[in-house]
Amino acid sequence: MQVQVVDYRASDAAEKFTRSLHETGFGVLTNHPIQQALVEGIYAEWLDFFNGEEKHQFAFSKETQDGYFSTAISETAKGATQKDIKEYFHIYPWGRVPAQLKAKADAYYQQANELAQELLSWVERYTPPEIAQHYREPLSNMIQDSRLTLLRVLRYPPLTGSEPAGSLRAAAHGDINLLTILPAANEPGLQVLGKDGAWYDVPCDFGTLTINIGDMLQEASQGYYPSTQHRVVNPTGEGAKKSRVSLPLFLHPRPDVVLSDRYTADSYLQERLRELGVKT
Ligand SMILES: O=C(O)CCC(=O)C(=O)O
Ligand SMILES: [Fe+2]
Repeated sequence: MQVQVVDYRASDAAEKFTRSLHETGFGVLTNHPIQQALVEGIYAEWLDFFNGEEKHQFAFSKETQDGYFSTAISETAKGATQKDIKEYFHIYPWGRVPAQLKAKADAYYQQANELAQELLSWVERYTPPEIAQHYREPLSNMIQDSRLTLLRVLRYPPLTGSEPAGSLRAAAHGDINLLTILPAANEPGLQVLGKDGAWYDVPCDFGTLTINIGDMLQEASQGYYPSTQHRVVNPTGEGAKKSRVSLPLFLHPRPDVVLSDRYTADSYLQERLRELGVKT
């Protein structure tokens, strides 16, 4: 699968990057502004948090979706039968975050959100007019004052060997939102589905930042920007004894944004959360 690796600072970066998003739903940036030391600091301090007991005081709210989702709660990907083997914490600027973890999380949220907004403006600029005419408002407007952009800290625990047959760290899924920004995780495992039906490893050296289109942008662009299925596979050998930590930022529109004749952002999100089993 030909996911373009694009130098964020090159003069033709926006055009090349959006072409890759159109062709594959994925793009990879090098020379990007996300600070490695900040991300590694977050991985280390959240691994401690997940290894401790304090997390149970932050049980997620079904209403607001912030807080801690245990492995027992963890979502079941749309169309999958087994729960994913993961636990995670949802961070919103207005939501709960353990005090000792807040400074770095806020700093990262701001950096990643700014970059996501810039990349969405690239997507907007390179949308062909016949597609853009169906956007109900400019893409950059859709995220103005949005309170729903979500930073998720994920921890995939070491495998015990007694996981249900067929369960994966993260079963194949498309993201719900407009655009996702994903720095390299501390361990490999992320794969993307090619048009040929084969799974391809996504590079996990820190120099690369992975961006993918979510279902809401696919819906708003009538499929011009595809939301590509991806998954996290279970490690074998020594890797199975290690935790994996990752840090996707999901760029979400305001709830009242009209995506298409079928959906507003809110009606779409609520439907998907019910399917994932994290909303009643
Ligand atoms: O952990 C990863 O690398 C990817 C996580 C992911 O795809 C998700 O949470 O939607
Ligand atoms: Fe995902």
